[in-house]
Amino acid sequence: MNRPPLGPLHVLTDARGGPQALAAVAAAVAAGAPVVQVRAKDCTDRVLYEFAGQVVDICRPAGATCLVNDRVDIALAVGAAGTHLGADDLPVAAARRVAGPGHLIGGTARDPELARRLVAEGADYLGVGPAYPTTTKTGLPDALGPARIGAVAAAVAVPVIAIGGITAERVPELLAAGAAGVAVVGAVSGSADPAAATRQLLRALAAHVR
Ligand SMILES: Cc1ncc(COP(=O)(O)OP(=O)(O)O)c(N)n1
Ligand SMILES: Cc1nc(C(=O)O)sc1CCOP(=O)(O)O
Ligand SMILES: [Mg+2]
Repeated sequence: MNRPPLGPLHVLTDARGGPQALAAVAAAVAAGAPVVQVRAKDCTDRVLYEFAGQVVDICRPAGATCLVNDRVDIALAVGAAGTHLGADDLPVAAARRVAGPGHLIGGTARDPELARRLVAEGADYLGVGPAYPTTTKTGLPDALGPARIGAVAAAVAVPVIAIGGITAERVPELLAAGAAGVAVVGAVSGSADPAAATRQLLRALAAHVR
């Protein structure tokens, strides 16, 4: 089974979607972002479907991997490579049954026990956070910090992607703790210069490859 590649930098879209979010994605992909996750909230299925299709169209020619947050149906409908699922979304095992073996599936885990369970269900990678305090999403537990991210990474054989409050300066300690990569919203999608922000994160990741 050949699943698409999973790079070390996941750029998540501004959850409001729209042309500005797309422009940031285009800049990030042009700057070399290997993975884009479509994360749009509070919109209709039709709007999400159209937005996700536009992100796939940006990613495909550049060879970037496109994932869709929350919705395996939308991911399959637009030909995205995978889906990221959290505690309120379709369970990983159910999404795997729907999407089949070639679809990348990520799950959100915050501790080693859940991490092992999600991998047993069929997750290809785990998003683990919040690594640090973040203002992008409310209702999250306290920040885990690099050590607790590392404990999750040590418990599983799949890549762990740290998320939450991540900047280029924080990349070294996360990789040193065992993360395989990072996922960001604000650092790229909220940046005045998403291309420069992407390059800075990629440099930090390349300098600290384990
Ligand atoms: C890489 C990555 N990790 C974690 C998340 C969070 O997903 P989820 O728990 O489903 O929360 P929402 O993103 O839906 O608010 C993620 N999206 N990506
Ligand atoms: C969407 C999301 N999920 C998180 C989790 O810990 O599960 S933290 C987060 C927000 C990440 O945004 P930023 O890079 O701007 O901090
Ligand atoms: Mg979700």
